[in-house]
Amino acid sequence: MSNVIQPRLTQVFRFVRSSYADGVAELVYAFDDGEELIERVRFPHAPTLPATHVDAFNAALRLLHLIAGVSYYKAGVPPKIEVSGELLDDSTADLLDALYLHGLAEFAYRNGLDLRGRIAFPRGGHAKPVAGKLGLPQRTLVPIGGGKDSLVAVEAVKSIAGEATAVWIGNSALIAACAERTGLPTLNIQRELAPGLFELNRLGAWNGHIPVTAVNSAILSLAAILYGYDSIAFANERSASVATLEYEGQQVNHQWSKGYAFEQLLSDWLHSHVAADLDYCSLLRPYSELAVTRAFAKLTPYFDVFSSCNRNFKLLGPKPADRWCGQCPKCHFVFLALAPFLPKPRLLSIFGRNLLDDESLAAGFDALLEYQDHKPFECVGEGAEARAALYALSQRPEWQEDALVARFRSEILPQLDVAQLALEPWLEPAGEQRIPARLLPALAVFD
Ligand SMILES: CC(=O)N[C@H]1[C@@H](OP(=O)(O)OP(=O)(O)OC[C@H]2O[C@@H](n3ccc(=O)[nH]c3=O)[C@H](O)[C@@H]2O)O[C@H](CO)[C@@H](O)[C@@H]1O[C@H](C)C(=O)N[C@@H](C)C(=O)N[C@@H](CCC(=O)O)C(=O)O
Ligand SMILES: Nc1ncnc2c1ncn2[C@@H]1O[C@H](COP(=O)(O)OP(=O)(O)OP(=O)(O)O)[C@@H](O)[C@H]1O
Repeated sequence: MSNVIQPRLTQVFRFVRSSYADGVAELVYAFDDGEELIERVRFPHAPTLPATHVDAFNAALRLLHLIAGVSYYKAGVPPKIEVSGELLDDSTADLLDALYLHGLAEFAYRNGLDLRGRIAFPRGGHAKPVAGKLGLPQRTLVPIGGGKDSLVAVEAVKSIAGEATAVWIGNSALIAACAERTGLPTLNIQRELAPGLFELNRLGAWNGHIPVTAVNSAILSLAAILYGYDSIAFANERSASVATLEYEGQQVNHQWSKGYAFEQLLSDWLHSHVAADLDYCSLLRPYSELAVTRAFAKLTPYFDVFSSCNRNFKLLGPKPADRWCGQCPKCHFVFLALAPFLPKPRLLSIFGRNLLDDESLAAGFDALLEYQDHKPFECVGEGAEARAALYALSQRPEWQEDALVARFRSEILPQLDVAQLALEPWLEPAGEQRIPARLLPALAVFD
């Protein structure tokens, strides 16, 4: 780097510019007068954009620039944010202030930072006229994450013969195999983080979790306009809206950009700023993790390709030797949440071992139950649904003798109210959702 900076000592984070040409979006950022950080997103076989779609595309590109900046902003968290000398309209600034504050809440908590009052996107700009309809084709982008949730969403859309494409961002071979297995047309978008970020990390930048679903959502909004789709159907369950923990009056949710608050902000913003007929939603929003695992338990053709273990999805460093590392909270939770709905031998063949018969994993399962610990910083269900799943297993002869189930019965269960441990209420849909009318019949897969 020519202008070497100490990221934690910087004063201004700058959104320098964004551009798009020949299928490549360039998103440029800088701290103070430091070197430019350039992220690139590559859209394969990108068609030429009709003139009628250019304004919508530019609005979506601008939002992607603003949202993807979160990876870089977090490296320094300087006191000032500048957007190429511009002022944002209030709804854009509201969306970004909320995303950076709540999406970085885990990052802030774990680094001992308080971002309240620090994040303020420049506001006061005039809003453009509300976007009209573009006449987008009635087809759906279904993002694939390699795990169970998106495969349930795929099968839901297939069940109503909806036209859909399985889309994923990045170069995971595991996700590619899942996408192929869906039998849908596929689309793989590449994303390259600015190499300068890793240099800043070496120089002692702040580091930690970022709201990656928001970044993926913004990339797919751009893709929807570029390739012509009227809907983007994520697979974010109801449980994703529940905070991981509360600290000094602030909710800290590892999965904030998978939650309903973000879904509402983004879907409203896309309707008003990009296209009135572009719907962004989560198809699984009314359902708990347990309702989703019950639906997934019927999808046997995916059992030998899927994995929910996030260690598979690292950009850098080694991947686990097995699809399921067996050590992380995601492996523990998915094992537990599938167990009530699958024959035991089937479950053990997916994971290659019995995680509930391994005493060394007691602390990991305790955290899932919110017993003597808070929920892990991972994409796992609510403590109460983990308790309901383990209670159900503790009543079944084939599971009762396993070390952690037996420990639950003898040590934890006596401290719980059995009336709160039923599995059935978790299988019912509840709460708000924003699923477009034409996709609602797809939810029959949960019946
Ligand atoms: C795969 C994973 O879990 N990564 C998290 C991990 O990063 P690590 O250093 O172990 O490896 P890399 O993922 O290769 O990251 C290298 C560096 O790059 C930074 N970075 C990466 C992606 C990005 O979009 N922006 C970035 O700045 C990263 O900070 C590393 O320095 O630990 C990191 C620190 O806690 C996490 O930031 C990494 O998380 C990734 C962004 C990621 O993709 N995670 C998803 C698996 C994930 O957590 N999904 C959540 C969704 C939450 C949401 O609100 O969207 C979930 O499933 O609950
Ligand atoms: N690389 C990716 N590209 C596109 N979408 C992704 C990617 N990773 C995750 N997603 C999407 O983000 C949402 C949340 O991801 P999440 O990891 O919870 O889902 P999943 O991988 O389908 O299931 P699981 O909870 O079993 O891991 C899902 O809709 C998923 O498809």
